[in-house]
Amino acid sequence: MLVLVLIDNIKDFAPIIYTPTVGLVCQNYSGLFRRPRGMYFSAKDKGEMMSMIYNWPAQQVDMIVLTDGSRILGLGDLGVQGIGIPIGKLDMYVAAAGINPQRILPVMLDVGTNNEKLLEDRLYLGLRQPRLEGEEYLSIVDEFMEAVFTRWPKAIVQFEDFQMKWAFETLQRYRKRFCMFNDDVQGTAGVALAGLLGTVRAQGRPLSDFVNQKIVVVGAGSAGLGVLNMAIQAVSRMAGKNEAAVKNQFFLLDKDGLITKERTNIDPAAAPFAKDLKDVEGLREGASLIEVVKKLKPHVLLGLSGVGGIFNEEVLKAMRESESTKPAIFAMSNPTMNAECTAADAFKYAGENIVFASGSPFENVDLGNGKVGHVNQANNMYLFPGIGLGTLLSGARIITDEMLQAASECLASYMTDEEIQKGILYPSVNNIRHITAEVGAAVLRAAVAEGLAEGYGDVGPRELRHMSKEETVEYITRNMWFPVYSPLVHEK
Ligand SMILES: NC(=O)C1=CN([C@@H]2O[C@H](COP(=O)(O)OP(=O)(O)OC[C@H]3O[C@@H](n4cnc5c(N)ncnc54)[C@H](O)[C@@H]3O)[C@@H](O)[C@H]2O)C=CC1
Ligand SMILES: CC(=O)C(=O)O
Ligand SMILES: [Mg+2]
Repeated sequence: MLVLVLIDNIKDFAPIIYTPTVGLVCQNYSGLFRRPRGMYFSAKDKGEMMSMIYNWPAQQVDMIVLTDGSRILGLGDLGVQGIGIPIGKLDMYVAAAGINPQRILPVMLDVGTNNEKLLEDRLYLGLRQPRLEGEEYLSIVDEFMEAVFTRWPKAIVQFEDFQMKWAFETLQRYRKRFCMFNDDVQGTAGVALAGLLGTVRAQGRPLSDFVNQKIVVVGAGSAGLGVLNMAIQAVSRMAGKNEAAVKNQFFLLDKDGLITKERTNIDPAAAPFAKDLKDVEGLREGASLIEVVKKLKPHVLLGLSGVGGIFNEEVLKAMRESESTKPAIFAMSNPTMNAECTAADAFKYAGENIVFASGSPFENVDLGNGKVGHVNQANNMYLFPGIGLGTLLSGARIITDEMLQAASECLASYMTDEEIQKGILYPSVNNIRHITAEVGAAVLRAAVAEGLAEGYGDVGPRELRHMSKEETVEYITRNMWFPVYSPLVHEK
């Protein structure tokens, strides 16, 4: 019965099973623990993972969400307590994508924690040792992946909330071998790109004007770099130029300020986005956020820093000078406390004319005179369920950039011009099953177009190839699991 309540009231329950409450649950998990949910593989289980996987009671597993707990939302290393995130994400898979709850599997890879407070907490449930590093770490993830795909060759593994170095390393290591994706890098990027394209439309400009938007990304981690990569790919396609030639409009900051080529010890993942000082006249290496905003007057300020409140009054007021007729503020960090600003502050200081989006939900803002400042939730929940479901029902063995791009484009085109004019960039969470069906169909059709769709169950690749767009959406919807409960009292 619970699942039906969840599906029917997803807008009310998403903030509980998902961000922000799931963050609080993870922070207090060891103290709240009653019973295990999902599977835990510890560094001590090395050599045993295959038999452990074969001992999981379900015959078939379709969707796995895997974490090592090293970067849980914006809350840092929560070790084994991060299991709340795979559980919450999979609850969303059941509610939004209709994945059968008996075929989901939340997984924690417990390779230790570097969180001193947890190591000293007598209730802490995980391994009391520093995190494994290097080859030792990778050998654990390798063993897990081999075991999963040996037993369930058609499963999909979503990597979630891994610290940046492992997010990128594992994505490169596995994406051509296994059916997997990294939600923070790839799911977030697709949702952000759809929102960025929406802000172009909100200014009453054609989509092709995306190539002229000045976009400042604050946070050079797995999510921020994922967004930049995908946005640059999109601009490169639109402008018909190579990626190196279209980076000028993007500016990247991390905890040490504006990233330029003058930076010493630059992270290799951020290096491709470092600015030449001659291209940012008047700015210096490490320029602060306020300096950057005042100088550049960007169209978009997008935060994926994990730092609550860094879009402060001064920064938001500086956005009033934006070159855009409708400046966009995306405070995408989670949970609510870690959002770069609140919705109320954004409308108060940056002006009523802005487009606003946040990673965790805020109420719409009453601007007086009957006017409403619309709050969008720019969260990867709009895409990951459809990416997982579309891939599953296509039978593809890998998840390609083209499939992810199709997901993002589908979300971007979901909204009408009328909605976009009102500053509404994403659909209501209440429509999440419908959105997921559309996104899933887009992903499936992209897999078909690439010749990767091997079919699912009785539906072979030929049938998938011959489905129209509408038939694909119908096929996806038909395959969504839905709870049907036997009545406890039979009517006479
Ligand atoms: N809305 C959504 O769908 C998603 C939101 N997120 C959120 O994004 C945040 C970051 O996630 P990751 O990129 O994976 O983390 P990360 O730890 O890989 O990266 C954080 C980045 O922020 C930078 N940073 C820290 N303090 C800063 C400051 N004061 N000014 C500017 N930059 C600063 C760091 O230098 C680093 O580059 C988290 O809060 C997470 O919850 C992540 C994925 C999806
Ligand atoms: C939404 C999400 O995946 C994150 O904040 O990490
Ligand atoms: Mg995440």
